[in-house]
Amino acid sequence: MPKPKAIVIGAGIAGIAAAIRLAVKGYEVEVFEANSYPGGKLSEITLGAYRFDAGPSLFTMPQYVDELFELAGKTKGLSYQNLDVVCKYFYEDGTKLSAYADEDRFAGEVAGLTGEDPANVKRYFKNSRNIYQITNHVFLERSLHRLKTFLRWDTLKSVFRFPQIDAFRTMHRANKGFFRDKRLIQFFDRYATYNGSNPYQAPATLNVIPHLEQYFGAYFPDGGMYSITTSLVKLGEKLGVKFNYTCVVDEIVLQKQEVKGIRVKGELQAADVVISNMDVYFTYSKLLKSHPELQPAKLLKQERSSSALIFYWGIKKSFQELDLHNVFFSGDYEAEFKAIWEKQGLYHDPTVYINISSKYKPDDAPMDCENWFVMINVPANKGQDWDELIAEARKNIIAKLSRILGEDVSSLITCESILDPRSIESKTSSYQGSLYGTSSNNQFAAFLRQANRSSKIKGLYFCGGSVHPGGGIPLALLSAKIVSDWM
Ligand SMILES: Cc1cc2nc3c(=O)[nH]c(=O)nc-3n(C[C@H](O)[C@H](O)[C@H](O)COP(=O)(O)OP(=O)(O)OC[C@H]3O[C@@H](n4cnc5c(N)ncnc54)[C@H](O)[C@@H]3O)c2cc1C
Repeated sequence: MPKPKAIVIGAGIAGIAAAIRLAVKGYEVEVFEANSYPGGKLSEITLGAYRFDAGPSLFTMPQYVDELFELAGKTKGLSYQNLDVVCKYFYEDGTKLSAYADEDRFAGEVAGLTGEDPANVKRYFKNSRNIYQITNHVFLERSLHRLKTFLRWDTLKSVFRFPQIDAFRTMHRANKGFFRDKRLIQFFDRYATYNGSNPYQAPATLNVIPHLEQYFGAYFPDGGMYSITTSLVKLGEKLGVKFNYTCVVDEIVLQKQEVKGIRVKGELQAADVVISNMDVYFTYSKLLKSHPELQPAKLLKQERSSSALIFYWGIKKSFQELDLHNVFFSGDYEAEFKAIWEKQGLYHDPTVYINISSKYKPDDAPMDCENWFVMINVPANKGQDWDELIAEARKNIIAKLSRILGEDVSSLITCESILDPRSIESKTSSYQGSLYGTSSNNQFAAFLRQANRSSKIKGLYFCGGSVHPGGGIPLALLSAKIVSDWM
């Protein structure tokens, strides 16, 4: 019997993971990727002697990557190390806080700097763990759109505990209930940005995120973030997955309401099932444009997550006080989120995140130099004058970093490349350049995301950050798992 054929559209991290899982399940799998390289957002760039991870820089829940190697029967997978200090934080009032991975040490650091009772910090993490235990089976690891999910005892138990998850307060309000110190509230509010949301709107359910980082840990892959992509592509190839690059898929071909294959470079590629890893907005609006009757209008109108503006800078100096992950907080967080979400613009004093992979992978930069990935959160692309906004932001970021680090940062920049919402959109086909699909700014967001299987088109599945369970590497990997479990 010939193997059933699966086609995956897009070699983002979820597309690669879905391809691996289906190959293990016995499918013949072919991936069609528009770019000349795999990874989508999880890719890399080089500038002279500097290498940069282009998109994601924080690696959490590596078990979902390990699981793919285990499924394929491999004893050796991706190698990575656990971080003792997850991130260093710099506040406008001069406070410097090291977020230690160890809970007791972190609570001690916070108590020393802010006077906040360490017991409060522990109570906070306990609440975060509780939300995880309640939501994990329902919102993360399984489909919300399958009856089978709700017939399981662990799901039912979780559903009965829903009133405990604080879905009707905002994250910010809930954080204010835990802490008195403004710096600590700002610290925990920042977790909303892990899926491109606004802590002043997003439900307190998202206070689960600190648990994912604190309990499961933060990691650095020995070969840099891009090695997650390359190691999984290699694994897929070993399993017989065929990757086709520079192949823009133009259409998902249907007969009645059943998938027949895809059209790429004018030719039909037949398949029994098609898994789209392309942003769901463009899957419908481009690949299924000849079927307006099948478009989920409500879903396509949903608010998108925030985007990012990134400066990749080669820096001709090494900064002892900086680590792999560094955050320079805005002096007024609420005003910053108002500027992004209400005015769809930028704030003059943005929160600046710097990732320096050369701290852990010295060959990413020349000797005594560092590769700075400098990012601020920005609104999704709605046609703003980005050239003007970028020029202004660049000035403000350099002034802020120079002031806090006591160095003229502009004179240390030896090379530069920029990624903005427009280029994120064009390089990865992400609608409006959003990083994490739809936003999680209201308590119903999880229920409104595209399911991992089409209810209207037989044989069509969806994976990736724009569909259930959401954006970020761990959830994108889980979407592939849900797809494969469903088949
Ligand atoms: C700047 C930035 C920082 C981030 N930081 C983090 C972080 O620190 N930690 C974290 O976990 N996550 C982070 N994320 C989010 C994370 O990168 C994404 O959630 C995840 O990589 C999405 O993967 P995906 O599988 O949905 O596919 P994507 O990466 O969106 O890739 C989709 C792929 O489909 C291809 N494609 C699209 N249309 C077609 C077509 N018609 N034909 C063929 N191919 C097509 C695209 O070329 C692309 O390769 C960040 C993202 C960005 C951009």
